[in-house]
Amino acid sequence: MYSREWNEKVDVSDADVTSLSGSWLCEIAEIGASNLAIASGIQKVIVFACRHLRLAGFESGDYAHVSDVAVVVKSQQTFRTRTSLPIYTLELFGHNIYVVNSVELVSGVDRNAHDFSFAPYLIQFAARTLHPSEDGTKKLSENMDGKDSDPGLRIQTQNVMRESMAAGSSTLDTLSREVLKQLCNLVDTEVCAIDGPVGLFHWVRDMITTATTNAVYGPANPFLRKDVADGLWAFEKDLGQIALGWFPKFIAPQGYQGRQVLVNALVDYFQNKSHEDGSPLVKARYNANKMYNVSLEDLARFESSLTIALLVNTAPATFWTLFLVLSNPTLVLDLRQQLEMFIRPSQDHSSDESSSENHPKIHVDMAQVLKECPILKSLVEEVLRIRSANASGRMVMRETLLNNQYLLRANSTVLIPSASVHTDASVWGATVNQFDPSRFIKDGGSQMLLQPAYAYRAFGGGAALCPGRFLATMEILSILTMILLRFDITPVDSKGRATQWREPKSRPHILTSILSPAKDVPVVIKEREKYRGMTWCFSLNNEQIH
Ligand code: HEM
Repeated sequence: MYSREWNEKVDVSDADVTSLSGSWLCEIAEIGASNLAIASGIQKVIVFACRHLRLAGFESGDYAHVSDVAVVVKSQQTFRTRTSLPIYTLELFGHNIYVVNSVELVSGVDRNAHDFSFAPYLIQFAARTLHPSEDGTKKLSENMDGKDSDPGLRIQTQNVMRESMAAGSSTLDTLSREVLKQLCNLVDTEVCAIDGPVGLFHWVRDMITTATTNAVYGPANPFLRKDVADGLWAFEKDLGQIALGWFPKFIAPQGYQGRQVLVNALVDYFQNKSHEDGSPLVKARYNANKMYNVSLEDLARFESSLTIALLVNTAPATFWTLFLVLSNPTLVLDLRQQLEMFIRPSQDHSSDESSSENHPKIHVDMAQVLKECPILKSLVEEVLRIRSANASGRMVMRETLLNNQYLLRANSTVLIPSASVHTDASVWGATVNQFDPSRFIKDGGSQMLLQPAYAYRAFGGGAALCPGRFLATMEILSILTMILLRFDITPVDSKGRATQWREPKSRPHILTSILSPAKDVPVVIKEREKYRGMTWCFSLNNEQIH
């Protein structure tokens, strides 16, 4: 075995700023140009006049955490192409950030959750964005290495999340059915009533917010209040600035205020014991917090992280899925043909007598669609492959030799940018840069090379792999199916006239994995002529939803 101190530095100052649009691609260049300086210790830097960091929401004079600044490497696909290094070091004022590109090294990080830990990230995220009490942060930080017999609040909550959201679990089934039911109701009551242009992203985002939170929080869902739902999205928008921890009240007033509205509403929710009528997920999380005597205020703050996790990636992921499908007429035609094979006359005549209109009822079994229509799941996986902009962050807990080759220093940061792994032609084949909806169908005929699971990073990996991936995928697929079967959606210009689909740029965001569009896409939504006047029922796992 050979080992060596590995500290290869890459000159980042020549990254091609001009050819990189909109997102986070180019900021490395600016960091390389030393527009930052140390403000306090090695962990914090002060941002001077840095054009690209300003684009990302930082202002000149802001304090930024090194790991925040490092997130600028999130979408550094062009940079990887230039360097084609399996791993490289960005040295920021004495703090090493190891950016991992090669799939073999990614697997090495994933397999060693002990030395490359997600826990410090999670705690830092909670402390700086949710702002719990000192006692709350202390409770979260217990059992850092996971070796104590008592798991502690953080690990207990993670266990509860994994159990509640596990594939095939009764709790996930219950939640999925409830989400589908809520989506069906919203489509019937609100989407069918839409008259005139709407913004595709905001429309999808609102629908997902209402359906998901109704399913999770039950009849007393706090997000039915407009100020609470708006507060959540204002908080999400300003998360990056709030995470700086530098007078968030003044540098991010809307997000700061939004968080307060959100936390207050959740305090009321738990104080009124409304969670007792909520989903198994919310009850299990509540019990985990109670087990560790978490105060009501901290409980509400921790809970607001669930609402962030539930919505902030699923909403843009659904938007991009719809956008990429609807803007491709051949794909729409093909998918509709496949989906229509699952339409059956409904056996349920229960509402016929009471219904004044007596509409014909048709039924779609979503469980059957998901099982027998592999293109749909493959399509969503492909959307996430090409849109994913996360950089899984891990802290190096002790000096560690990665894959018996690279010596990584203790207290350094490891970042795995998904964009990098997702654009590696040696993994994905010659079509790596194409959007290929059938890429993930087994024997789907695409030229995909056999890729190891480590190469797919849309939901992260290793011990921190996203527990919400099954729910999110089901939600995106259900919305896509309902929309394709029931509606024609066409883009319009600002005067409401038909126009071409134009792909919007993404809005940079320091924490979300799937970026939202910077500008919305105005569309008109019309019920398809073919099915006008029909009543639709969707079911999941043999249970009729509607
Ligand atoms: C398309 C939708 C989603 C995407 C793209 C996504 C992506 C991710 C990513 C990239 C991570 C970090 C993993 C890592 O660092 O290796 C993560 C973690 C996480 N996600 Fe998701 N996510 C989505 C939906 C959801 C949903 C619906 C939930 C709801 C419960 C959720 C809950 C979480 C949680 C709790 C974690 C932290 C895991 C831990 O503590 O170990 N996510 N997600």
